[in-house]
Amino acid sequence: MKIKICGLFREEDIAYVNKYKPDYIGFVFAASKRQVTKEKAYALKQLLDPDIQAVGVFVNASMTFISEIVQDHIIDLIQLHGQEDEQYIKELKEVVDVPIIKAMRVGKDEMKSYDVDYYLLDGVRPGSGQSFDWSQIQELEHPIFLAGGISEENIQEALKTNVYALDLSSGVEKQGVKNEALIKEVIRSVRNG
Ligand SMILES: O=C(O)c1ccccc1NCC(=O)[C@H](O)[C@H](O)COP(=O)(O)O
Repeated sequence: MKIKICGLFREEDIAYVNKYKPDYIGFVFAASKRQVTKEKAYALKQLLDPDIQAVGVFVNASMTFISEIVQDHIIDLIQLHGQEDEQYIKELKEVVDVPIIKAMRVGKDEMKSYDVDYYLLDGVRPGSGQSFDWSQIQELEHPIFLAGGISEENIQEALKTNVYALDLSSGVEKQGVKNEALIKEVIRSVRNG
């Protein structure tokens, strides 16, 4: 199973992931305590191990903004975490050529089919550390990132869901910032299966 560590915004965060090597990291460009500017993300991307894929997290962002970030090679995948619909996705695919992850809040969003590469199933408050009932995970037509409240405490249960990837943010933070020991531990758990 793959692992994504989301919401990096400090140079230390990049040093931690370069050391323990998750498959993906996330830069949040939406309003959030973890929000990064394009300039900050560019600087952090220069420090990131090129084997780690960078995902840009957007909420109802302008396509011009997203495509500038893709063109500047700041991100390798786009994560749409708002109310982007089929038409938005169709138009976005005309201006960018990187994989797209469509996030859906389980219990809040309609579970629709989208012409994307991956789905991300999240709790109702993204980035809050709040989980949903994982027994509701269904087989979908695209690989699934599972997000929302995953931490070292429930990662063994999360591994049993057999999704494509686990996505963690709050669960690897202490006092609002990423914690090296927690990142090391969850990546070890995923690598050991
Ligand atoms: O992380 C945020 O602050 C955020 C804000 C707005 C939209 C999406 C956001 N995060 C997206 C993610 O992929 C999170 O990693 C995911 O929701 C899991 O978060 P957590 O429950 O804290 O592990």
